[in-house]
Amino acid sequence: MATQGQVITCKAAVAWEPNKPLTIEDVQVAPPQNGEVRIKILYTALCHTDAYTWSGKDPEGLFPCILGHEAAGIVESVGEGVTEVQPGDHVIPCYQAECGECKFCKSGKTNLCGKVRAATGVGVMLSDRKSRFSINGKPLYHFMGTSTFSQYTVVHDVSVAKIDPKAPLEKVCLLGCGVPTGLGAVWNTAKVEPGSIVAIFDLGTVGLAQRVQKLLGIDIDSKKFERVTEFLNPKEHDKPIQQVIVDLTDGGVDYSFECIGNVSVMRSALECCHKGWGTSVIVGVAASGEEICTRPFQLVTGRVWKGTAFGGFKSRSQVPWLVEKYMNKEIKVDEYITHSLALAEINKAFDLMHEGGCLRCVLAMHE
Ligand SMILES: NC(=O)C1=CN([C@@H]2O[C@H](COP(=O)(O)OP(=O)(O)OC[C@H]3O[C@@H](n4cnc5c(N)ncnc54)[C@H](O)[C@@H]3O)[C@@H](O)[C@H]2O)C=CC1
Ligand SMILES: N[C@@H](CCC(=O)N[C@@H](CSC=O)C(=O)NCC(=O)O)C(=O)O
Ligand SMILES: [Zn+2]
Ligand SMILES: [Zn+2]
Repeated sequence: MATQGQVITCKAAVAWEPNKPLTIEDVQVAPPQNGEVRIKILYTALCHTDAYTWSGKDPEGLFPCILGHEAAGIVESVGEGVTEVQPGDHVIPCYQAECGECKFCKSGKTNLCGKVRAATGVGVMLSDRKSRFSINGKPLYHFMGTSTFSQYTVVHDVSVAKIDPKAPLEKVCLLGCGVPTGLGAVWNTAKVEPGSIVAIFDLGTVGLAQRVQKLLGIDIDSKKFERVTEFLNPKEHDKPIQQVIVDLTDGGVDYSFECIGNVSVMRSALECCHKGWGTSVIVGVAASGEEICTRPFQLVTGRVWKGTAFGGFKSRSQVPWLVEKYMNKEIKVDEYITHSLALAEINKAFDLMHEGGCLRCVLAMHE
């Protein structure tokens, strides 16, 4: 049955309140309006940022909402004025938009895009500042402009990357967030040179995706250690972990990455960098009210503190390129998928994320 122009009723996992188990509901998904695309989501993974917003610590978190932002699917229909995708196209929704026209996109200095960010930050669509999701007339907020924990979602056209239809959607869904963030933090943000000594604070998906030659992995979950050759568990040392690393590496590392969202670990990550040139990149998302601190002397003596969003990748232009790299076996994705479940098991998937041993859990949305 043709669904174009019709409201679609489908299953979605709804977050009604912070920390309350998600419930699978029948939700109504309105047709896409001007400049919007409705996508049938086939696979979505869970990222720690979903858990972060669900926890209530995200200052932009709004409830009730439909979380999810690491997914792949097929365009079901498009709104007026949409020219770059059409029904049937295989796509990855991108929480970091790319319009090509705003001052951010034109600057050439950043992958951040300003076109729809104000609307996505408050859970609505740009054209009428309303949600396309509802349950019996009660609106549900969108999340990160993607809301992929729904069998159908509506996104802005500037937030859709069209990909090779031969790519396995159950795998390349990870290219919607975690893997590009890790790779891009190394390639684009830090620009790590071959031979550099690198400390990665945590061996989750974003951390592990940072494939570099000389890697020192730091995590409190020892189940993750089998994935790297050199590792440290801060719980097994009396000295501050930055001191342990400085002692081990003849003065500190060339680069470090914090992929946890813990401001005290962010400080350790900066302070384990080598005097004169060490660069630390913040990837992890810290809760509302948290602030970073260090002695300014750390920066005066040449250490550099930076951050990255989506690894600095321009989403619509570079996600298709990352998919090609995956298809050519130039980047790894499959290795990060440790669990596969159905949408109905989403709360179990979040439990797995928190239990340790889990990297990415991919949910099949229509099983
Ligand atoms: N900046 C960006 O664009 C993005 C940021 N993120 C953020 O990156 C972080 C990581 O995300 P995921 O890889 O999905 O998380 P994950 O849940 O897969 O991994 C987190 C890891 O941190 C470890 N950990 C927790 N506390 C620790 C501590 N005190 N010391 C050492 N290790 C510790 C855990 O054992 C786990 O291995 C999150 O904060 C997430 O919100 C995720 C994607 C994009
Ligand atoms: N609403 C959050 C913002 C969290 C954040 O920094 N998000 C990252 C992506 S995390 C993906 O898993 C990001 O891209 N930030 C740039 C942006 O424009 O949001 C908060 O306020 O803490
Ligand atoms: Zn994410
Ligand atoms: Zn833009």
